[in-house]
Amino acid sequence: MNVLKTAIESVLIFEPKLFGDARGFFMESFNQKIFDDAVGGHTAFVQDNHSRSAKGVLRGLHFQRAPHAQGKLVRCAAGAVFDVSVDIRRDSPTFGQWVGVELNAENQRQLWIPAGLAHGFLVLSESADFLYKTTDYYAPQAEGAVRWDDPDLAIAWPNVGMAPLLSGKDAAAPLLRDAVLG
Ligand SMILES: Cc1cn([C@H]2C[C@H](O)[C@@H](COP(=O)(O)OP(=O)(O)O[C@H]3O[C@@H](C)C(=O)[C@@H](O)[C@H]3O)O2)c(=O)[nH]c1=O
Repeated sequence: MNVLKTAIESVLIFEPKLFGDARGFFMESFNQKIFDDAVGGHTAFVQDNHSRSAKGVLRGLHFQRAPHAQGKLVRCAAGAVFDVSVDIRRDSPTFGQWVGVELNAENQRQLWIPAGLAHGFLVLSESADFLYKTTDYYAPQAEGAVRWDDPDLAIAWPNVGMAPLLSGKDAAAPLLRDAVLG
């Protein structure tokens, strides 16, 4: 497993080792010891999620407020997505900065998004199966969202030749300054 740092401290890219042979490939998609060593301490996950989306779907930018904030280890098992993490921690030196990385079935890359950051992704392939582990349970009463196209964030979403397909919740999401500072 190769671990890469990003522009936001504590947001990490994991590149699992794929063992290919005539049958296909094998990889360890999660190893608790390797993960804990990489993030610097034991991290327990309590929920696994799986969503499937069509091309052009954009889910995000989502977060759960404390004390229900979720760390997320995300990957794209089939297809390809542009995955984004945004630092919305008001006291962070990288507040308002974002990291974007393509996760896909070929590279099987994963992104670690610590609790307190917002997360979203745009589907690049005809369909994408998105799997992730979370460090706390789903708490709808604590859910927050930030607009995908917040001009203060200026996230460089790839052009997939269509307007993003958003849920009603995401289409109505506030700007970061209203979501977090307001
Ligand atoms: C996230 C989630 C949703 N649900 C339900 C609520 C709803 O009826 C249905 C769809 O929920 P949503 O529209 O919120 O799903 P989605 O838009 O995929 O939400 C996810 O987006 C990505 C970007 C994230 O970062 C995740 O944390 C999560 O917020 O699934 C659960 O039961 N458990 C969960 O953990």
